[in-house]
Amino acid sequence: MSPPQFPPSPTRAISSDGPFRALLLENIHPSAGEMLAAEGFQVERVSSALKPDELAERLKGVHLLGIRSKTTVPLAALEHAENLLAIGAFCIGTNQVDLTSANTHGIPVFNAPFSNTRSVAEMVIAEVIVLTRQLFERSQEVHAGQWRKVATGSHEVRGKTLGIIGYGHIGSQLGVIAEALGMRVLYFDVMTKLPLGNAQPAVTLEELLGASDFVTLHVPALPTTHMMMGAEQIAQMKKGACLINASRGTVVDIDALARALQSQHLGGAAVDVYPEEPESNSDGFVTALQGLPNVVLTPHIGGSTEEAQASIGKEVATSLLKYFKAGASTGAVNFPNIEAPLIPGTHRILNVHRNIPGVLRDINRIVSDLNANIHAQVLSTDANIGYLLMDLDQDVSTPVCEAIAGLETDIKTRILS
Ligand SMILES: NC(=O)c1ccc[n+]([C@@H]2O[C@H](COP(=O)([O-])OP(=O)(O)OC[C@H]3O[C@@H](n4cnc5c(N)ncnc54)[C@H](O)[C@@H]3O)[C@@H](O)[C@H]2O)c1
Ligand SMILES: O=C(O)CC[C@@H](O)C(=O)O
Repeated sequence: MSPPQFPPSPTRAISSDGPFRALLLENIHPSAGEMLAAEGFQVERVSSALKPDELAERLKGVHLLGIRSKTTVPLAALEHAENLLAIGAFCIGTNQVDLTSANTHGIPVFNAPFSNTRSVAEMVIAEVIVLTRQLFERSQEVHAGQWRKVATGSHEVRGKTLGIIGYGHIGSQLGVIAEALGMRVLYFDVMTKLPLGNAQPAVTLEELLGASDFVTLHVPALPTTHMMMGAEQIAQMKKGACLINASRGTVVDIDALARALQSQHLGGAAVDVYPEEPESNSDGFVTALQGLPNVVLTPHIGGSTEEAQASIGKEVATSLLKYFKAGASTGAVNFPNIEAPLIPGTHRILNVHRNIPGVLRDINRIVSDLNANIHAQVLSTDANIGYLLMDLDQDVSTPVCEAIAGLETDIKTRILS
């Protein structure tokens, strides 16, 4: 593993004078822009994702960045984003961001862990029924003027087994709805999870694959989930079973899935996510699954409902504003989580520093040398960084902030006045 990349030090304190700028990509719901604008942000909205080079260019002078799943945020985009305070991923997945580099550059990443959970679960339930009743085939035939009234290969879902891989927020919500339809629910997770309703844990992935009529994936994109459904795992599924993937495109070997559908080992599939996805709605798209029978292909819309998007917009904008206005990092996925009430009559200094011995001593020496009184001091650390929140008398806060920003260990410092 390569060593963490820190920005060059010492840095300068980020100005507490506006104007503050927010860049919102990928058609983030207007509710987010409205909330940021109401707090004085100049909000720039872009309907598509940006490529890393263009992102790096557009991030200059930007304080808050909002993305969804299509914008990759690599180290190169963060290196020159000197004013960038935080990133909001207006979705659940955060694998598109180089979380370690964001951490070492003092940039917390916030997401919306539950706002589209229900939308994904409802879509998957719909797909289970659509696949087992071959509704797309029948519909296409009638659209084409054919009347093929058949029952062969068409089944009720009642009494069938739904195998859920990844029994987290989405997987467990899905299990509850599936049981209401009379399905038997089996799940496999690497963590021990509380089974909801009558759901049963499978001891191994193989056990789940061999026992399920429908297998649905709800795991994050991780090195350990990369291609976890390859040719071998697909072969372990029951003949005629259906595979559903609304998690991440890296989790299923699409070519192996296409082969299993062509050979009729699998009876159908529904796929919402792909190893490579277009950056905007105007781009074309090609996958080996196109044209195969009983295959539902959707353009990564599992979480795309008006309810979910409005809720995500508000949730992530709220997190970004709480971080901007009070330094609250609760919920950040890559950052020490701290939060403390603002103390009237004081100024708050927020400092991110390299987590090496002696930093707090150096900071407290600066405070002591300037004869400042500390009203509150909260520190939390992780392997790479320390995140310090400190409330001081107003008359000394600016020189303290500037002196801290000048330390060799400083990553990012600002003052809330
Ligand atoms: N299609 C969409 O529009 C859409 C919408 C929302 C989320 N997602 C994707 O769905 C994923 C799951 O969302 P969630 O909110 O349920 O996440 P979650 O973190 O609540 O649940 C994920 C579960 O997967 C389990 N897991 C991790 N590695 C595993 C492995 N190797 N085998 C089995 N289980 C494993 C975890 O222990 C956890 O319980 C997200 O990470 C995101 O990538 C897609
Ligand atoms: O809205 C998106 O782009 C991503 C939705 C989904 O994959 C998520 O991670 O929440």
